[in-house]
Amino acid sequence: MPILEVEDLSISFQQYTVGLKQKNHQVISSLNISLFAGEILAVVGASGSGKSLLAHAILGILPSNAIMSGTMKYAGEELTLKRQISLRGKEIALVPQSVNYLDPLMRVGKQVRTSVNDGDAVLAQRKVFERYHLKPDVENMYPFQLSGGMARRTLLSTAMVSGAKVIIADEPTPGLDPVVIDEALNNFREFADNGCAVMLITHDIESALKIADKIAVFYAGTTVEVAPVDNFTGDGELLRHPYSKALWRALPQNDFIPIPGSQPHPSSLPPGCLFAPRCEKATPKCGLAQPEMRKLRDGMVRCIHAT
Ligand SMILES: Nc1ncnc2c1ncn2[C@@H]1O[C@H](COP(=O)(O)OP(=O)(O)OP(=O)(O)O)[C@@H](O)[C@H]1O
Ligand code: NI
Repeated sequence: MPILEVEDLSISFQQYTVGLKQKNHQVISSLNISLFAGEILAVVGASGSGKSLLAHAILGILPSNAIMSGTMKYAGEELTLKRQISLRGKEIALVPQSVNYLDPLMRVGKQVRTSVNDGDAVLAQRKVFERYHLKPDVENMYPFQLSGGMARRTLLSTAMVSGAKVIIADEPTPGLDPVVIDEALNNFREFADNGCAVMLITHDIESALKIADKIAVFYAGTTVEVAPVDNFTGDGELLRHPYSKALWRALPQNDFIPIPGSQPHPSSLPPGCLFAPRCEKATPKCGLAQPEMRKLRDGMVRCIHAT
């Protein structure tokens, strides 16, 4: 049984346009994703593909104007708003994408200590600061006194001391030096190896490949593929979805060929398969309905042509 399960999640926003007309922006469409204990699932995809919104939906911190449908389960039980509030920061911890999540009026040492749920909070905070090379005097600083990298290490510390069983890390490493990135990634690996689970949202496919077990590829608000990490090899011949293959080939160490076209805007999603307008394999049938996510070999794909 997955520790965390998202089924048929859709999220939209009502936007007002000229003349107070309302327009629906579909930002997540029938998304399914499962996270298992002991596993790191990396979530990759272009900017605006809905990665952070997925994280916020799981934590129950979507903006109030978001319209959400679908179900989420944690440890087999439905993740209601009440459960989200009681589990947040205790069983499920978020490393947020923005350093603005730090409380500007609280010393950072204290912020990290309030996240400790078990044992000596001061000791836990000092140990984790040492691990992330934050000097002892940093605990008395306020967020505005920190560099971007220090603020990010504080956010990582907050999740790491929480004792959570699931960490959702939303772009946890930009701006960090390579040594700290490796340490943070190794910590995630250790954390998963101890029976916990990590959802690592990242643009950095290379780092994800080093530590993740599976990679979920996002496109325009949904998963197009979930593949074991070792499928990302060669020319991408083991990958299932044309977008995953294209993303893989576009990496600098591969062919470095960008994919023509761009991801559709949430206000104007194409009918049927969301990738069809950019896909070499598209046939008229692709425009009829969004393909279901289906099992293919040891992964999942949302494409009628994938073999
Ligand atoms: N409060 C909001 N109101 C309207 N649209 C929103 C809101 N928050 C996010 N969106 C839209 O939802 C889409 C998904 O955003 P999200 O932040 O999840 O993307 P992302 O994959 O995390 O991108 P990035 O890699 O840049 O962090 C984007 O098109 C964004 O503009
Ligand atoms: Ni994001």
